[in-house]
Amino acid sequence: MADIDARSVARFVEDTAHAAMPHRLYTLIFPMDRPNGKVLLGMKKRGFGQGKLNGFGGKVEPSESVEQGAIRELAEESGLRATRVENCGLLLFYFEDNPVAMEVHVFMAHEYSGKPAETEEMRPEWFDIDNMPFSQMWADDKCWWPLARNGRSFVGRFWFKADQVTITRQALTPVDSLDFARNARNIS
Ligand SMILES: CNc1ncnc2c1ncn2[C@@H]1O[C@H](COP(=O)(O)OP(=O)(O)OP(=O)(O)O)[C@@H](O)[C@H]1O
Repeated sequence: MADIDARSVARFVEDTAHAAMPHRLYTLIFPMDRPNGKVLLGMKKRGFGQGKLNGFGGKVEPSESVEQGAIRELAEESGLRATRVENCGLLLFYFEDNPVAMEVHVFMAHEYSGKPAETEEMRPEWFDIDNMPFSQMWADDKCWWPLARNGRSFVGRFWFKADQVTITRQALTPVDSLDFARNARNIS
């Protein structure tokens, strides 16, 4: 399975047992409009998380860094071309029925060009950063969004039931730096 990564950075923040799990790398990126207090979310129209509002993102390709992957997914799913992005978080998700951990690298896009456009995968819409539609988002989002919104970096770990709704355990820590995560990359 080429897209399961041996160079996951999760081992920096996990205990030995979890670090031994295979990890699949993902990105999640939020275009920010700080002057107007807005963030662009997308209604996921298909696939994993269908029917939920979320940032943009997806699987990291073997040939790219996580930052390149975030920029590519944003362009593919929203039409925006990001020119300044910031890595703001690392999220690890463990689902009780899945032996593969999800390692999600979270970014904010501070500068970008183009206008948001609906794509086959996402319907973009601006939301108030202080009035997020958490009831329509993944259950973990309301836990870490306040840190992201305030410009804090974070590492979060969430254990989900197979229903993809219930969180049975969580650990969320603000961190000074995510430099250790910069070189995360899939191997081909
Ligand atoms: C469990 N709690 C969660 N909380 C917040 N965000 C979550 C999430 N779980 C997954 N996500 C995000 O959902 C996208 C899935 O990506 P996904 O559609 O599977 O990837 P990709 O676009 O490559 O799909 P295709 O293979 O082309 O269909 C990706 O941004 C990933 O970070």
